[in-house]
Amino acid sequence: MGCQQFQVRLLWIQEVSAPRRTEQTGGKHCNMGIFVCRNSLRMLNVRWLYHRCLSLYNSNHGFNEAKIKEKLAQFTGGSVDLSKMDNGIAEICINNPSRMNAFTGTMMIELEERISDLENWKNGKGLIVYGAENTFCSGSDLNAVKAISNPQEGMMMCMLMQNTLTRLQRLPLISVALIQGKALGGGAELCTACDFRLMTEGSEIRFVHKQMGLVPGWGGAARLIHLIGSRHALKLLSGALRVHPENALELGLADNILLGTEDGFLSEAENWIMPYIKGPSDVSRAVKKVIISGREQKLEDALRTEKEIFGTVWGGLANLQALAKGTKHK
Ligand SMILES: CC[C@@H](C(=O)O)C(=O)SCCNC(=O)CCNC(=O)[C@H](O)C(C)(C)COP(=O)(O)OP(=O)(O)OC[C@H]1O[C@@H](n2cnc3c(N)ncnc32)[C@H](O)[C@@H]1OP(=O)(O)O
Repeated sequence: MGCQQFQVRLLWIQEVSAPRRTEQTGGKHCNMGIFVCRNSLRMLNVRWLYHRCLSLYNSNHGFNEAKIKEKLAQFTGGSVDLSKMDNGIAEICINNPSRMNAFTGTMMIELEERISDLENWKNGKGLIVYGAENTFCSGSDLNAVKAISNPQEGMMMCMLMQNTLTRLQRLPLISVALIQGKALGGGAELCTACDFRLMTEGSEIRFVHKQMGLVPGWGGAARLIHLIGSRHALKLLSGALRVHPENALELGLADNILLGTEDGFLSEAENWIMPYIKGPSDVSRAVKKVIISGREQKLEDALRTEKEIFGTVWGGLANLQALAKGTKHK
């Protein structure tokens, strides 16, 4: 079939690891050409999912990543710090405490770089996102917001952050937002891009956008609806309501309230995530991938993706060891 180059669409570049090979560090082994014609896509057993180099937004959508990063680089301050541990858990710290961990322009750039790093961390199983000095994040740095308040640059920033938070959500790591203090505006949107939310007593999630004459722009509205349903999402957005831990639990927005231990909340969050990331990284990552595809694809496509992911672990080391041990699930 003659193929014309059509618009590059989002497609699943299946990570192909040689049969039964343990996780490789380094680059992906893609088994799929990037440019295929739309017609042949229907023929191919292709899974439409986001791949790192084919973002949600690209030049076809008028998105010029280099240009918006150049503009955002003018707004400095703070940092987004990543640490990766031997137990497969990474931690991202939104670190700008003098401004309640608001995202400066350089921090938006750094967040994208940290997500890229995690996309290539083959041993990764879990991720905890938290804010420095006992508060989560108060959204965009208002100084930066004022400077890019023109529609063109605002939309570019929006597309950059949507790309980044979508990639965060699609990491094959189980992610937790550890919410202490305030998660406001873009900070509330950031926490919805994680799989789970743990809140400390007295903390608050609040979509303040309407009070700013805005609506969420980093994807927080779409994700919130998936998390708590459109009725509750509409209340939180239209009322800019404060969501405290107990209410968040009731809504299904939060998964647990942390009471604090002498080791601190970060250690408590690590203990919380541990049972979900137990075992080999390839199996843990395969579990997250089947959830992503089930959440984002039509049923038939999700079933086919599940089959493909099943094929990467069936007869794998962990599977054979469990069979040899005669694992019982008491
Ligand atoms: C898509 C959404 C996205 C966007 O549109 O780009 C946004 O997120 S817009 C921003 C949304 N966030 C806010 O509007 C939060 C504004 N801040 C506050 O409401 C309050 O600061 C607070 C977070 C509730 C904390 O209040 P409080 O405990 O009283 O502390 P201060 O107000 O004194 O704050 C300390 C210090 O931090 C500065 N700060 C706080 N938030 C931001 C921010 N988002 N951008 C820049 N600076 C921020 C605040 O100005 C104080 O600094 P100083 O005045 O220099 O001490």
